[in-house]
Amino acid sequence: MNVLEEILDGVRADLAERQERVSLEELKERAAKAPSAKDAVSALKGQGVRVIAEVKRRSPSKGPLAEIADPAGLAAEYEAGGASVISVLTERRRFGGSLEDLAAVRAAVDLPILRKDFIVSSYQLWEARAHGADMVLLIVAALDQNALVSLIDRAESIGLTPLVEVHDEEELERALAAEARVIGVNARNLKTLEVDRSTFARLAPKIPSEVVKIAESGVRGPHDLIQYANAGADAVLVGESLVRGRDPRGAVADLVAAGAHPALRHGR
Ligand SMILES: O=P(O)(O)OC[C@@H](O)[C@@H](O)c1c[nH]c2ccccc12
Repeated sequence: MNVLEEILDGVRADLAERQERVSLEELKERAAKAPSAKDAVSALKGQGVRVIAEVKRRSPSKGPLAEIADPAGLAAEYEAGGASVISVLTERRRFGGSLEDLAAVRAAVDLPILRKDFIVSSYQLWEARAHGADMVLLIVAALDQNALVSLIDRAESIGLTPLVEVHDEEELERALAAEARVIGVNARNLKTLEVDRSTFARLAPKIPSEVVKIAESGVRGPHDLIQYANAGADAVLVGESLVRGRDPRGAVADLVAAGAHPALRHGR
């Protein structure tokens, strides 16, 4: 079993428990009362490279990253630093996240929020909306094509913007065939956990210009953001380097400032 398959086994077991506790009807009622979904696409595309800042406690590749006793406070720092979207990892076993984290962050910020998890069922889309998410991650490597297409459709029908994650050419073709409007290129291969920062530059030219392009993982600071910007990224998704530093607001502000520099856009 590769790492992704191991993670998915745990995700399915946790999901089955939640499905026993909370009915789909209940989730739908809660979703109807949630603030209506925000437009994540317009938050991510425009002048300058946008920053998606992630609330991430630990990861299978790095182990514990940061305790994050107050995820809402961290998200508020990210917002004050100029982030465009907040990503909240809700996977419990490997990443130490929860839906409670998502709800707490929703109550603390006005920005669009991405539920970052391993989504395999439309139940999880309703959970995302019920806890205030505006966007959901859909990982191509975790889904067969039918499931990918139906989860994209279902997400959109309940107001969620799907961020469709790929890490090679074959997955990109599947994302495009499924008509993804927002595509994330993960530098980390979820089957081996290896990071290759050149993946984005290799795949980006194959993505149509109207699709929002997000470079995910491995951003250590402004230098990496500039590399991704020059390769055509509309936004970068950053976790580890923000949660590990002492000044998350300042770290986001430095990234946003680097991404706003017009010289960057030269030659695109
Ligand atoms: O911590 P990093 O290297 O800055 O990466 C953030 C984000 O890209 C990463 O958490 C991520 C990208 N795709 C995922 C899918 C599942 C879990 C996590 C991820």
